[in-house]
Amino acid sequence: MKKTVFVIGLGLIGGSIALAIKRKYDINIIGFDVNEERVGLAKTLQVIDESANSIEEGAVKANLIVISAPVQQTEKIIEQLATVDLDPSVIITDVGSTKKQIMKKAELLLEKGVTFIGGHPMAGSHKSGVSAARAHLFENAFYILTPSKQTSREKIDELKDWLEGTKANFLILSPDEHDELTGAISHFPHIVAASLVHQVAMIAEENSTVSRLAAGGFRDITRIASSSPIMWRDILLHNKEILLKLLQKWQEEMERVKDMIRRMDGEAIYHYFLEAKQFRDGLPIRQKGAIPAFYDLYVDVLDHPGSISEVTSILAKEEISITNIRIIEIREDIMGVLRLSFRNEDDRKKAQEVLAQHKYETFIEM
Ligand SMILES: NC(=O)C1=CN([C@@H]2O[C@H](COP(=O)(O)OP(=O)(O)OC[C@H]3O[C@@H](n4cnc5c(N)ncnc54)[C@H](O)[C@@H]3O)[C@@H](O)[C@H]2O)C=CC1
Ligand SMILES: O=C(O)C(=O)Cc1ccc(O)cc1
Repeated sequence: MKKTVFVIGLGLIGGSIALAIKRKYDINIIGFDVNEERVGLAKTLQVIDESANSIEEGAVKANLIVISAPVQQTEKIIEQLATVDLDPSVIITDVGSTKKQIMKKAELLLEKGVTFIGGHPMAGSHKSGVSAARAHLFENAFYILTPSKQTSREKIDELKDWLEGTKANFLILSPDEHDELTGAISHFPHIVAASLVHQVAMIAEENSTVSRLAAGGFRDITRIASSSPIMWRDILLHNKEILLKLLQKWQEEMERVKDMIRRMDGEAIYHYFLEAKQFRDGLPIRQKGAIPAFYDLYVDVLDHPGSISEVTSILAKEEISITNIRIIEIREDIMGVLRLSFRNEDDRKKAQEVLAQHKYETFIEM
């Protein structure tokens, strides 16, 4: 008999996990979402095979339960699951961006001998909803697991087997360590991105030209500010203490920068940027992080008619798909730069090879 996976919350991440599990296993996927439209869409897109009318109805049939709702809702769902008479061998996991409060709530299940293993696939996008779900979303990304001390190695391995189709790299952390690290590299940058947008929005009230100027690089560095406000509200409320500490440190750091500028201390400003550059240049570029890298490739193109279509047709012939394309700079008679984005590292590598065969110079970093 086919095994059953029950996915609660049929959005970007729940949908992507369902598709990734289907890559490896011939299983029955039951879906549940408070939003009925999303259930219908998930069925139409064949992300799920059937729907459940309630959490209990899906949970009693499941061998694996994946909770993929915003983290405050995840807590409520855990409370509901704790009242259900589940199969004793079931594994329950979640995908929430915070882990400490969720693992605390999961004690309700653990006390009853039900296996709950916290999970966080560290890749995603600013898009929401099942229509953006992709089986390959988590390829090469870190997938953090936060098992409780009482969870056996066998159960952790069983969950990793279920999730093998994600092609992610599993990493076990304690919930505290998880929230501290993701606070710094994911949650806090979201606050900064949103604040940069607010700053420009305020200027735009006085001078609307700023919005037109903000179309290029500014859009890139603030992309994550377009993410779901519900999801990020919940994350900030869950990771309160860590984020308040980071905000305090950041404010002190900004005071230091203000002081350097006020004092016109060129040497200090130079070192501020140099040290940031050195650390950033040393970060791994091949791995997907929480804020995923785009697999970008920069191509020098001459400014003559047809140069862009030549590049795209070379790639099309090799069946390499481009997910985004942007002209960085083309002025009369000078070299322009095309920024091509790819789905993954392999596509980027292939593109680099074929373009080199056609004598195009390419760069991974500008
Ligand atoms: N978006 C991202 O890039 C990433 C998100 N996460 C985490 O994944 C979780 C889900 O995020 P997304 O899929 O992006 O959001 P989403 O907005 O695409 O999907 C969430 C779904 O959960 C449903 N939902 C809300 N409350 C529910 C409840 N009580 N019962 C059943 N369904 C409910 C919503 O109707 C929605 O369809 C969040 O906890 C988030 O922190 C983790 C990694 C990356
Ligand atoms: O859109 C982006 O780049 C993200 O930041 C994706 C993301 C969002 C939440 C997570 O917990 C992990 C990754």
